[in-house]
Amino acid sequence: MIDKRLYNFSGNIKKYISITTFLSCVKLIANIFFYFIFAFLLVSLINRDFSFSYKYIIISILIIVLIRQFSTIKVAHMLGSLVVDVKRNLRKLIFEKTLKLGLAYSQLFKTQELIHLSVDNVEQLEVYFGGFLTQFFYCIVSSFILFFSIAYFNLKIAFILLIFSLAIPMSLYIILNKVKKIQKKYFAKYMNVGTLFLDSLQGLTTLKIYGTDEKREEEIAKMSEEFRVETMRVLKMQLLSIAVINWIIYAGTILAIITSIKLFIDGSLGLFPMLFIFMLAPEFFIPMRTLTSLFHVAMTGVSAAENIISFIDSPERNSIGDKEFKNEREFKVSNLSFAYPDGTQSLKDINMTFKKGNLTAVVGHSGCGKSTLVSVLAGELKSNENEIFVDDIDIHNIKLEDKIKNILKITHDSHIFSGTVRDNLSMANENLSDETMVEVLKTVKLWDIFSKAKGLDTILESQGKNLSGGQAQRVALARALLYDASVYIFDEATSNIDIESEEIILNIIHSLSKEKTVIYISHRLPAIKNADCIYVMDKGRVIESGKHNDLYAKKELYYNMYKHQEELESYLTKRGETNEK
Ligand SMILES: Nc1ncnc2c1ncn2[C@@H]1O[C@H](COP(=O)(O)OP(=O)(O)OP(=O)(O)O)[C@@H](O)[C@H]1O
Repeated sequence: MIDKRLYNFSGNIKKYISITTFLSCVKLIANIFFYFIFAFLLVSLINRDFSFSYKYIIISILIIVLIRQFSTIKVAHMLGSLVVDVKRNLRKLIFEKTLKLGLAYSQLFKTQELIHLSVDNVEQLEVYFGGFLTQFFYCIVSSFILFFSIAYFNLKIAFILLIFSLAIPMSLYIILNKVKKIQKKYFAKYMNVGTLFLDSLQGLTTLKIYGTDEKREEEIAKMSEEFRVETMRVLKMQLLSIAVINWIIYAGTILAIITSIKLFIDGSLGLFPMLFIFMLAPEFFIPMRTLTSLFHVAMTGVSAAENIISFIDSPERNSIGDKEFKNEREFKVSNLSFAYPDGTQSLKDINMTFKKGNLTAVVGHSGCGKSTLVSVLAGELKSNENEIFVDDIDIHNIKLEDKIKNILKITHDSHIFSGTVRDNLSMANENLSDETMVEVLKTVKLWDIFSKAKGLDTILESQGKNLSGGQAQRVALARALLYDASVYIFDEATSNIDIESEEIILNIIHSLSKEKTVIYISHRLPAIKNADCIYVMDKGRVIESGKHNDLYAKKELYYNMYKHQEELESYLTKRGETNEK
């Protein structure tokens, strides 16, 4: 019931638990005194003996009320602080872990999973820490306090109450495994329905276009139904255990009261102790009952915490080296192989050298492994030791922040954030002057457009929705140029854009390659004709390499691909001309 890992989520948890347990016990002792006074007053009333001091009774009751009030407020305050502390620590741990996973995080976990972990799952721990945990310790201590308070008058009744109250956690323990299994299923269904719903929402337009929205609706309805069934199962289990526990409580209280009456009739128990036991017997079960009512919600929290713990424990793929990323000569891969977790061997014994001051292109048919290669080079997918080198230093020995700073991947859908042009560019370097930004915007031929709007204060919508594809791509390029990385990897960076933008981008890439290491992945071979070196990939291997003229003259795969594309492009041009006529 108490997971040790959970216990470590707050640095001050021991302090919080000790103080709240202590204060709750103070409140309980105040209650016991109150019952004591009340029983005393009842006995006096029955005996018509009014010789006691009203003044002391009123003062005692006032003190008891004040103590109760103070303890209640203080406990609520402490638990509130504990919950805030735990949530903050957990979210910090998740955030730090995401950073440690580096660029690989997106390959390992879906964004929805991370949002779910850091928002819902963390929230679900509130009851565990804000109620269950402290109640658990309070239950143990309070049972002893109440046991001794009653044992002082009658040991037998005290034992009856203790045994019945201990039967409650024991019955909870017996159903614990079943509860855990049910909770696990419940969470799995919750995740499934959540993920499917979000995915459908994001792709709603596509679903509508293809007329598959109704089918998707049915799938969501089916999953929601499965989730409902699991939720009902959880609730059924909760109700069942609450019913069982209530029976234990009734049985214990009734047995204790009957025994007290019997002992009173026998003359072995006085009127005062009997009344006092009557009042205290239900109190015996209150902490356990509260614990039970928190049990199921708390166990939901424990299942949520298991997800968080397994995320925090997930293996980190970035080694933490201490060497600098210099790249004065070359960035290279040596006998690089890569297989996806499902066993697909996407890269086999790749050897490539990307020289500084050179433009190196990688081409090949769809599915030959180009994107996988890019992801491995950018650190998003795991590489083994002695496979990637920067000036002969194994990349695993280089500092993580240096790797991130120096290898920049630019894709055809690089993200444009909602905000001004300045916001988007200053992401690359926060110390940039306006002049530098304008200069780069001129290089990518965007300044003419933005200067007619609000210049650097022109508002861009998320994903560059108020720009053309080519313009959005040029904003991404401007940001990349300002970032000043050492290795630039352009992965199909000119896909789906107009010829004008493609030409501008290609020219910039060529000038960039004079001083940086530039790797250019493209399916359009004419675009890489002037590259210093071209690697041709097929089925995960490098099968040809060299300059355009040499590869063309060899008349192998590169030649065939080039010819094929030339024919296709001239056909499309001719068709366009015919259509215009
Ligand atoms: N996440 C993945 N899990 C399993 N196999 C994958 C995964 N991603 C890609 N593959 C497989 O790896 C191989 C190489 O894929 P990759 O995306 O690298 O090719 P590509 O050359 O970039 O293709 P394209 O030009 O169409 O983008 C393919 O057989 C593909 O099916």
